[in-house]
Amino acid sequence: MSSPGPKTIRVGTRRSALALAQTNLVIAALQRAHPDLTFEVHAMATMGDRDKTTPLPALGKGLWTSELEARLTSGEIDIIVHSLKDMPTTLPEGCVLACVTAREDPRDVVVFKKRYQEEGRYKTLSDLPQGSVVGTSSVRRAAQLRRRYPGLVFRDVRGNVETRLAKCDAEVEEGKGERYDALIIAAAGLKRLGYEGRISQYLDSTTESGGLLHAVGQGALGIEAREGDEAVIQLLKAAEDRPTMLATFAERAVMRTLEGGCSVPIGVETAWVEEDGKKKLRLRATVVSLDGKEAVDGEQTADVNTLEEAEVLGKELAQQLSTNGAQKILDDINKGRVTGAALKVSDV
Ligand SMILES: NCc1[nH]cc(CCC(=O)O)c1CC(=O)O
Repeated sequence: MSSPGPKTIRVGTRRSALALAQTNLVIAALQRAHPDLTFEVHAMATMGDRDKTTPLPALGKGLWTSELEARLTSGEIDIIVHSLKDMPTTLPEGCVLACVTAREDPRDVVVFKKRYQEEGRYKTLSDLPQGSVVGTSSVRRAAQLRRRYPGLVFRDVRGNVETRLAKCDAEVEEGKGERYDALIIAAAGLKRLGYEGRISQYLDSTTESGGLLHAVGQGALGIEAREGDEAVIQLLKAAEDRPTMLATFAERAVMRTLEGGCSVPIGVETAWVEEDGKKKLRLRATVVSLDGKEAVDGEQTADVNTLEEAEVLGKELAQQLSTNGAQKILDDINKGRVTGAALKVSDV
């Protein structure tokens, strides 16, 4: 049966190797279901790709998405394939999150400097000596790890996956540039690009001596379409993974309710669990101050069958966190934005 709607789907994407790999995954899924369609890839660099020096928190929301969304609403492209974690929780007028795909491993991982890995010097973050330098551009990662590993030093590390690995592996003399002993990065990006062998430790809520909760939407792909473009939205069902879409809608509702953005230290973790003979969605979340000294954790489990029910779960957990002290942590961070303190990840 031929597919309704356009015969050629113009697919917008960033032009990093990871973004292109993810876009090809989505096109392959859609092509299997709609062999009569043609897909064109329209890749572009976004502000977050062009500005490789400013710390991410200072670049604001939409740094990975706004320019692509402008092409979507103008009709130049038909859909956009995003890393869901890079999508702000509120979309521009006329744009919808039409599809969420099956999730690659959502956890963050530890990658040690290549020489250390080859020597087998360290196995986990706990093995690192006091004062070791860990690279991340994420306030979420730095804040949670400062809480668990106060002896580590965090340094900003910008760039795509390959660039960050190269910066971590570089042998830099003391005082002669930015050196790193390890990197915190998403498992999903490494796995999709064939760097799984660089993973030394997975970090999550069960990690001995302390892990961290991942970013909202991490590991999943979000496909954005024009609101009302029903023919295209229907086509996207072939790439949808309903359990992941429900889980990530709950995660996004936590961040939206706390009015967080990409640079607010909110971590989440979702799982489908058996309770009273039914599959229920367990949602965990944490909000941590930038110095790791204050934190609020919470968890709720609910029977979730619709996107609306998923968003109610996320909103209720966010309100629980807020009441238990998360609002004060976030207010302090927002005050810090005025002074610039909240825009810093680095200790050095
Ligand atoms: N802009 C950073 C970014 N956006 C998506 C991923 C990984 C892939 C994913 O989470 O789906 C990454 C790399 C990282 O966080 O280490």
